[in-house]
Amino acid sequence: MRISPNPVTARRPPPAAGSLRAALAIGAAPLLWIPQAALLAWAVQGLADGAGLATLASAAIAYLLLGLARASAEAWAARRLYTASRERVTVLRAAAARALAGRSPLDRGRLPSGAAASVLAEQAEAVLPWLVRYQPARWRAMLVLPAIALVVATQSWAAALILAGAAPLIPLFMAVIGWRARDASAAQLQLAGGMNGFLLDRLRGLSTLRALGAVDATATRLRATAEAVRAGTMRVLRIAFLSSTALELFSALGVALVAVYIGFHLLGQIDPGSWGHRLTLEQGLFILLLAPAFFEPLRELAAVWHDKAAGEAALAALDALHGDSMPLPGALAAPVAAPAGAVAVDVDDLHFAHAGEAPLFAGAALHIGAGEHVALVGPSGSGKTALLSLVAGLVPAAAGTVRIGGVALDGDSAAGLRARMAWIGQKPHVFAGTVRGNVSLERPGVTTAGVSAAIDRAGLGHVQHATPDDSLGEGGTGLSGGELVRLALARAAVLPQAGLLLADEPTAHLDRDTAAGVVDALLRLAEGRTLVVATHDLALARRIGRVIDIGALRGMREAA
Ligand SMILES: Nc1ncnc2c1ncn2[C@@H]1O[C@H](COP(=O)(O)OP(=O)(O)OP(=O)(O)O)[C@@H](O)[C@H]1O
Repeated sequence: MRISPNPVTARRPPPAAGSLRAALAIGAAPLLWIPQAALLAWAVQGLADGAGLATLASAAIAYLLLGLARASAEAWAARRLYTASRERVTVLRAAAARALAGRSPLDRGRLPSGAAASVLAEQAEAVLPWLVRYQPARWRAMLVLPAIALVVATQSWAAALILAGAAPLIPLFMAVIGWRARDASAAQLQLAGGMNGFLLDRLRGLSTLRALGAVDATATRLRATAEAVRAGTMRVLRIAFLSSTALELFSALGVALVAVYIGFHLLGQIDPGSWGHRLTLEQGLFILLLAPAFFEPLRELAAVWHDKAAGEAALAALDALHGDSMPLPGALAAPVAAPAGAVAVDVDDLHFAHAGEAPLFAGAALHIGAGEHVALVGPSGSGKTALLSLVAGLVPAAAGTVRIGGVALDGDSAAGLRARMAWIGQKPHVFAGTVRGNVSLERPGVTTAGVSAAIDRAGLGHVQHATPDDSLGEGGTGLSGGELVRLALARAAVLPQAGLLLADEPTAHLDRDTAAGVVDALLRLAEGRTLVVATHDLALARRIGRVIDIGALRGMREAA
C-alpha cells in the first residue's frame, strides 16, 4: 500500500483580514488632504477678500483637526499592520519550517541546510517591508490617485488632463524597472543563500579541508562568492535609485506643468480647461495644492518598489522550501504516548525505488518476530539502509505494506509507530552542547535520571570527557568513532518505549575491540526489544543470530 503524502505542502497561509484593513486605512488616510487643501485655499481666498480673523481661525482649527485625524488614523493602522505583518512572517516561517521538516531525510532534493537556514532566518525578513511598506503604498496609489484626479477634474478638466497624462508614464516606467528589480532581487537572494550554504558546509568540513590543504582554495572561492553577493546587492540598489530618480523627474514635470497652466489661466493667458468659466484664486490654489499630493503616492510607491521585488523573491524562496518529491510520512502528526514492549515487523510485497533510479525492492517480504534480533547483510548499495528507512517510515514506499506490531505504517500511523522505534545511525549528528543535552534532545518525558542511566547503559559514562555535563563540540568534536556510536545508543536507551531498535552499521570503521564493546552495549540495550541491524560486520552478524541476506529479498523481486 502506498503511503499517502502528508499535507506538508500546504502553501502560503492567507493574510489576516486585520492586516488588509490596516493597509487600506493607511492607504486611504491621505484622502483627508483634499478637505485640508480646500480649507487652505478657502482661507487664502478669505485673506484676499479681507475676511475677518474669526473666519481664518475656524479654518485653521478645522485644518488642525483633520491633520490630527489623519495622523492618528495612520499611527493606529501602522501599528496594527506591523503587528499583523510580524505575525504573518512568523506564520510563513513556521509553514516553511514545517514543510522542510516534512521532507524525508533521504530526499536528495532538499536544500542544503545553510541555504535553508538563510531563507528561514534572513531572507524571510524581506517579507516584512513588502507587507508594511509596499502594500499600504499600493493602496495609497490605487485610492488617492483617482480621487484627486476626480476632484481636480470637477474644477478644471485641463489640469486633470495634465495629471492624467503624466501619471501613466510613471507606472509604465516603474513596470519596466520592476521586472529588472525582481530578477535582480531574486538573483541576489539566491547568491546570498548560496554563500551561506557554502560557508556552513565548508565550516563543517574545515578539518577535512585543512588536512587536504584545500583551505586557501576554499577561501578564494568564498571571496569570489562574497564579491558576487556584493555586486548583486549593488545591482539591486542601482535599480532602486534609478526608479526613484525616474519618478521624481516625472512627478516634478507633472506638478510644474499644472502650475504653469494655473498661473497662465489666472493671468488670463490661457482660457480653456475650466468648464467655461475662469478659475478663482481659491480654485487655482486648491488645484495647485492637490497636484503634488497626486504624485505623492507614486513617489512613495517608487521608494518601496525594491521592497516589493525583495519581498516577492523572499516569498518565492520560502515557497521553494515546500516540495513534495519525497515526503516524510506522518511528519505533521502530534507526538503520541507509545506503549512499551517489543514489536514484530512484517513487510509484504514492498516496492521501492529512489527517484530516477532502478527499483531496490519489487515485492520484498519479511517477518521479524517481536523480540527477535536480526542482522541484514549484503553488499554496499544493496539497499540495507533503504529497508531500515522504509521500516522506520522515513521514506514512503511505492507499494506494499510495512506492519509494526500489527499496525500498517501509513501517513496516519507513522508518527505513532516511530515513537515505538529508535534509530541508531553510523554517523549520529552531535549538537554543540552537553552530553546530557545531546542524549535527551529535549524530548518529552526524558528525565535527568533517565539520561544518566542511559549514558551508563551505553557504556558512555566510562569515557573520560563524556560524563553528562561535559560539553561536546559541534559534529562530535571530542568524541571518538566508538564513543559517537555509544552516544547514539544512549539516545535510544533513554526511550523505554522503543520496542524496535534499527541500527545502521553501528560498528562501521571501528577496530575489533571497540566494535566488540559497542556490540556488547547494543545487545544489552536490545534485551527485550526487537533489533534489526544493517551490517557488513560478520562478527556482529554472528552474535545477532538470525542473518538475512538483503539479496534474497531483492531476489524475490527477480523471481516475481
Ligand atoms: N537519498 C538517496 N537518494 C537517491 N538514491 C539513494 C539515496 N540513498 C541511497 N541511494 C542509493 O540507493 C542504493 C541503496 O543505498 P543504501 O544506502 O540503502 O545501500 P546499503 O546497502 O545500505 O549500502 P551501505 O552498505 O554502503 O551502507 C544505492 O545505490 C544508493 O546510491
